[in-house]
Amino acid sequence: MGCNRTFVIGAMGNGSDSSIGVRIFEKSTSEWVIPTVFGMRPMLSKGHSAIVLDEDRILVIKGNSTSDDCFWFLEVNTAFVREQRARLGSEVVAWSKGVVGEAQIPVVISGPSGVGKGTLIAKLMEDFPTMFGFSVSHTTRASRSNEQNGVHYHFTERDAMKKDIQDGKFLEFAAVHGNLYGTSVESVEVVTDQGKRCILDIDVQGARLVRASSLEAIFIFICPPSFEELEKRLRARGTETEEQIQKRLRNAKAEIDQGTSPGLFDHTLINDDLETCYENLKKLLGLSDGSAKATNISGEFIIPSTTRCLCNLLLVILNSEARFSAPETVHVPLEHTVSKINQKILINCITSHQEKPGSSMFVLDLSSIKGGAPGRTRRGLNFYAAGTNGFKAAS
Ligand SMILES: Nc1ncnc2c1ncn2[C@@H]1O[C@H](COP(=O)(O)OP(=O)(O)OP(=O)(O)O)[C@@H](O)[C@H]1O
Ligand SMILES: Nc1nc2c(ncn2[C@@H]2O[C@H](COP(=O)(O)O)[C@@H](O)[C@H]2O)c(=O)[nH]1
Repeated sequence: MGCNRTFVIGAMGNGSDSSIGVRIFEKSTSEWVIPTVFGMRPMLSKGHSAIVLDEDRILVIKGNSTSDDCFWFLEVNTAFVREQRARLGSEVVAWSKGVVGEAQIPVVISGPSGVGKGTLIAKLMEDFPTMFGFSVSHTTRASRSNEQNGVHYHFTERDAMKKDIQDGKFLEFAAVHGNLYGTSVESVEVVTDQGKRCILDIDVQGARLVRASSLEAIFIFICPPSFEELEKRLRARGTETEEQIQKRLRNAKAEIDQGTSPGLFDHTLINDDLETCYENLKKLLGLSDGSAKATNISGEFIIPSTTRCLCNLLLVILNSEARFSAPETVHVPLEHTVSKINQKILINCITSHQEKPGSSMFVLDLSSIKGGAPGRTRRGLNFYAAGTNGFKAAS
């Protein structure tokens, strides 16, 4: 970031925009620049604090908000931002939301048309609705009678999709069976922002592009037990014309070849018997023994009894082996102070209750962040309570 630019983050006086705006003051030219903003933007709050992290991003903490909407990162000089700046030839910033909890990396599921990807994903979503979220792709193909826009796909016109691709809104896209399909950055963000594990149902070309991107994911290829069975399923589904079925079967051969070659996929599952394949999929995702992990961490809350003042408490937080709780949802008041020590952000929330003034200390551990640009991996943040401290009345 250097000292040449000042970032101003807040309401921009445009009554119609309820999100937090960004302006850059270029000191060398004494000019204000309005950057292109990538990513979903945080909604305005009554106030916020900001702290610069590693010269490439700014952590914005929204006051008077809960921990599920409190932490936002404004990327100002990450690899993603530099890439987009070079591409557009103008200033770029990118928002990404900090999600508290043990966010798990997205799951990419590929396989030839008709193999049963959608069926397996639907079962997973039905059994674990709070854990998984589906990345809704864009496509130029016509919708089927049972499909809803915005639920199964974002059905779109080819020109509109091409423009969005040019504008950098897609994580990956490919021409599949004669139509365009793609995963927008936003479709992944919508899921990860809910603290859910994102599932992508995309073809092998798309999987290859995601593999090459900075989105860290687990890649699973679903294979049919035989080509004849694949054809049978595709016909039985009854959603394609004969011509389309022939095209999909031709493409299936290449997809199976590529999908089963070493290097691209982490795992291959044969979808012969549906229930067996589903059990194997759950096993891969660590869900088979009933130990489905919740997205939030829970633990013991230990306040060291020796801590008497805030300074002591701070030192204990940073040095002790004590385990702290990860509150499900915490309200961060307007009045709070923020400081940074190494990868830990200390948030001191001040309660100005007349009879019981005091403070609560929370720690946001940034060491778990990976990547961060929109749609790229944003592992869950570790956010835990470190204690409360009543202010003693002056005697
Ligand atoms: N193990 C299985 N045994 C028999 N039929 C199956 C099995 N798995 C899925 N099916 C059926 O096969 C058909 C195709 O499944 P599905 O639509 O889930 O495939 P898909 O891989 O998502 O296809 P596409 O890529 O075209 O969206 C469906 O009618 C589904 O009910
Ligand atoms: N590369 C991408 N492929 C995608 C995406 N969404 C779906 N798909 C794949 O397309 C075929 C056909 O799907 P259908 O719904 O028309 O039967 C299938 O293999 C899907 O996996 C995407 O966003 N990107």
